[in-house]
Amino acid sequence: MSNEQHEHEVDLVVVGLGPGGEALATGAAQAGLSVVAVDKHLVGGECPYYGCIPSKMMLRAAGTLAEARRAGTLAGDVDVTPSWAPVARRIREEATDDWDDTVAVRRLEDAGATVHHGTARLDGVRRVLVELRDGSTRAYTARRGVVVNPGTRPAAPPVPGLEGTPYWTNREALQATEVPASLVVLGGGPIGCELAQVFARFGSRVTVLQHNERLLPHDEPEASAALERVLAEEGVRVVTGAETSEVRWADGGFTVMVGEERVTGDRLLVATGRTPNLDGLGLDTVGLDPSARSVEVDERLRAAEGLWVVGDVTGHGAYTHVSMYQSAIALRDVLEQDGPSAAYSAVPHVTFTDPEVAGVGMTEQQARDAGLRVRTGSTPMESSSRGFVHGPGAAGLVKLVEDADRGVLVGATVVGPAGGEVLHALAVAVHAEVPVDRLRTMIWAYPTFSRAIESALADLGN
Ligand SMILES: Cc1cc2nc3c(=O)[nH]c(=O)nc-3n(C[C@H](O)[C@H](O)[C@H](O)COP(=O)(O)OP(=O)(O)OC[C@H]3O[C@@H](n4cnc5c(N)ncnc54)[C@H](O)[C@@H]3O)c2cc1C
Ligand SMILES: NC(=O)c1ccc[n+]([C@@H]2O[C@H](COP(=O)([O-])OP(=O)(O)OC[C@H]3O[C@@H](n4cnc5c(N)ncnc54)[C@H](O)[C@@H]3O)[C@@H](O)[C@H]2O)c1
Repeated sequence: MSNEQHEHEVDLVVVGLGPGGEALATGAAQAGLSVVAVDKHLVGGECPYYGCIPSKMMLRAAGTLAEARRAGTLAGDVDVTPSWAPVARRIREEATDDWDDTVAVRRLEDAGATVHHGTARLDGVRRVLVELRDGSTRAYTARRGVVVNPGTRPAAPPVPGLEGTPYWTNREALQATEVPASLVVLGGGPIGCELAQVFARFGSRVTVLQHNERLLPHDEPEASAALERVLAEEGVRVVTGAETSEVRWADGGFTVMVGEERVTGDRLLVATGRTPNLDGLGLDTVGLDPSARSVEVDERLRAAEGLWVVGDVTGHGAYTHVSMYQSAIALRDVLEQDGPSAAYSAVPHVTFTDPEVAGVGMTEQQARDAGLRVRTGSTPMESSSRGFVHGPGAAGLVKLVEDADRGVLVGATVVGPAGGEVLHALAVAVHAEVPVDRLRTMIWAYPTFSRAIESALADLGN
């Protein structure tokens, strides 16, 4: 008997259980739908096991070391002897259960869903084939439809010699049980910057090779420059505009050729972007292009008849909060409930380096490219009262982007201690289109980092 004769009919199939897929499957099951939820690896996706949570645990530990090292200036002598063991232990035991999703599976089952570990692919409208780990295949027909949340995987750049070497991606880096004596980081995006700072603060000699002319190129140039200065002060070597021509792996070490220079490291972390997990998903069977970089979705996350798509592959920001936001909207649509549709004018993001680099809405360049009449205002964080009090570690800035015709902020950047927290006042302003004149009448508590926003508002248009 062919395995594909195991035909089942349910209300909803959720393929890929990243943060959005897991939340949606849970909500749909709790609402009484019969739900089959499928993930080929771990329920919860990249964020809890190889992304946000373990990387933020590393950054928390690295930040503690940095603060201890600042004691010399602020509070007397502290001897700092970094140890990676508590970091690796916290990640293994507290964050990931040793990369075991039993608890997450049980939580989803308790909500009422049927959970499969297996690889799923679309097989026409409202049809899914699931290849289970035991090799058998189940065919599902989903009366309401199918939700797809497949996420991304690390992309490897086509650098000669790289393939086949034991380089790290975020997955290996976040499972590291020791700190390499030296590390080359290929890529100066959020992953490269966060992990470069972590390993450097734990004693690794780190070189970041960034292809772009600056770190974090999606952020304001002033933010990139501020972060680059801090990393340099901490001993991280940052090479921007780096053209890597070859990677060699020999005698337990890497050599990366950048022009005529040989950059060496015990480990090589490749953090040069992501590849969407859209291949092999059967998108062609529902009339969609499987080779596209992202799946186009409407404001209710519909991609085709009986198909919703959420998360990184929609191209609206590869962040957990976007996946969760979309998931709530798609769930309402699945349940045929009304509610606000998706809008992306105030998507916040935070790179959790120290200083944190946080942004919302448009950068100045994006606003200009959109044809807006732009006014900007900015202020250095270290010249705010709180920055002055804070002393070492206060480097940063606030930058505002105003649509001068409408008198509202369309974008903002905060770089500084707790920059991601400070950003949220500005995220409210961008989201709710609070008039700049009204923001100027606010009282900002003294001496908070947020109060630097008042100075940036005063600078608008000057
Ligand atoms: C190192 C790192 C740090 C990060 N830090 C942050 C941060 O601080 N804040 C933040 O907001 N974001 C962060 N991100 C991004 C964040 O992890 C993702 O945006 C988030 O996981 C949402 O992704 P997603 O919902 O698209 O799916 P994912 O989390 O990628 O999950 C997709 C799931 O689908 C499964 N799957 C794929 N194809 C199939 C298939 N055919 N059949 C069955 N299952 C399938 C996969 O196994 C996976 O479990 C970080 C990412 C990385 C790598
Ligand atoms: N704190 C956060 O929210 C957070 C943290 C980590 C990751 N993420 C998400 O994960 C996504 C992936 O992160 P990422 O840093 O891998 O990707 P990214 O695409 O943002 O950055 C990759 C960088 O690598 C550079 N690059 C590309 N090819 C290169 C090469 N051959 N040599 C050297 N540099 C090269 C690019 O110039 C780019 O700036 C991010 O876009 C972000 O959405 C978020």
